[in-house]
Amino acid sequence: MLKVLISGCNGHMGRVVAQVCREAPDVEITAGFDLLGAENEEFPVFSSPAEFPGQADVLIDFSSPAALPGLLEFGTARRIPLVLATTGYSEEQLAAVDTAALTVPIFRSGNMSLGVNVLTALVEKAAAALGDGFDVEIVERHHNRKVDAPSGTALMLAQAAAEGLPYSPEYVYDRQSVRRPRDKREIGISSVRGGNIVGDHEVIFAGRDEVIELKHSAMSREVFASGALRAARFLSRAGVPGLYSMKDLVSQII
Ligand SMILES: NC(=O)C1=CN([C@@H]2O[C@H](COP(=O)(O)OP(=O)(O)OC[C@H]3O[C@@H](n4cnc5c(N)ncnc54)[C@H](OP(=O)(O)O)[C@@H]3O)[C@@H](O)[C@H]2O)C=CC1
Ligand SMILES: O=C(O)C1=N[C@H](C(=O)O)C[C@H](O)C1
Repeated sequence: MLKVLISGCNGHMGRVVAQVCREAPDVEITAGFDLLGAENEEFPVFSSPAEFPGQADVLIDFSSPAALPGLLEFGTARRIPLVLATTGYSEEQLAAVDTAALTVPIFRSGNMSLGVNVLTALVEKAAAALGDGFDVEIVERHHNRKVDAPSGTALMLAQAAAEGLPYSPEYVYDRQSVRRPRDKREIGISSVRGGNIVGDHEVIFAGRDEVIELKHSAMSREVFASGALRAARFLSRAGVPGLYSMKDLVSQII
């Protein structure tokens, strides 16, 4: 049995992760963490990882960047691998994740769905094939509760395009403040927030007289939760410290 801890277990994603774990015959939920720790009929919920007295095989986190220091301390001290799916980390927090990954296996991705990770590979290929003849723009759409912008996925897609392009691009988030024609070396990133949109990402390659659009739409949160559980199984098998991403997982699947 894979013994899983769920961080952010009372949230929208945490609840779907618990459901996906419940349906998996090889998985057992050991405990949950959330700001409001509470007894839950199925597993104990602690208000911080430090309060958890037991052991587990892996932790899956969909919560908030504010939870990161406690999770890294917990993972490194107890040698529990971490699947970090939360988005909106600062540069300093990303550096702290890199450091912790020297001690414990960590899997981090701004999007745990298989589809977006295939899209990421396609974007890199398209950018390399189209070169500097096409302008790259990214549009992401999410529900009205989302705190961070741009989305973690939009940043992943921008990075994938940058890896394919023959130049080092500058990301432009706010065209209102840019009073000049579009520079060739820009990647524009636009965010839309509304209703209960689960998550849409569109990468537009606009050239002279032709436009290519690559798009992914998530229809439910299950795609992220299932991907996170797949990452958790991968991490528990990996055994050695390191920073892993969907690239490592997708390369095993496709
Ligand atoms: N990588 C991926 O594939 C995906 C990533 N995400 C990311 O996951 C995160 C959570 O999303 P979502 O479930 O929609 O958000 P929710 O707000 O619904 O859930 C977050 C949960 O985490 C709790 N929480 C907040 N701060 C802390 C903390 N410091 N310690 C422990 N728990 C905390 C919240 O408690 P309270 O409500 O009391 O504040 C809440 O229960 C976001 O960063 C989102 O971008 C989402 C979907 C897919
Ligand atoms: O907050 C969300 O909901 C989502 N966040 C992730 C992101 O920031 O890209 C992934 C997904 O699109 C849903």
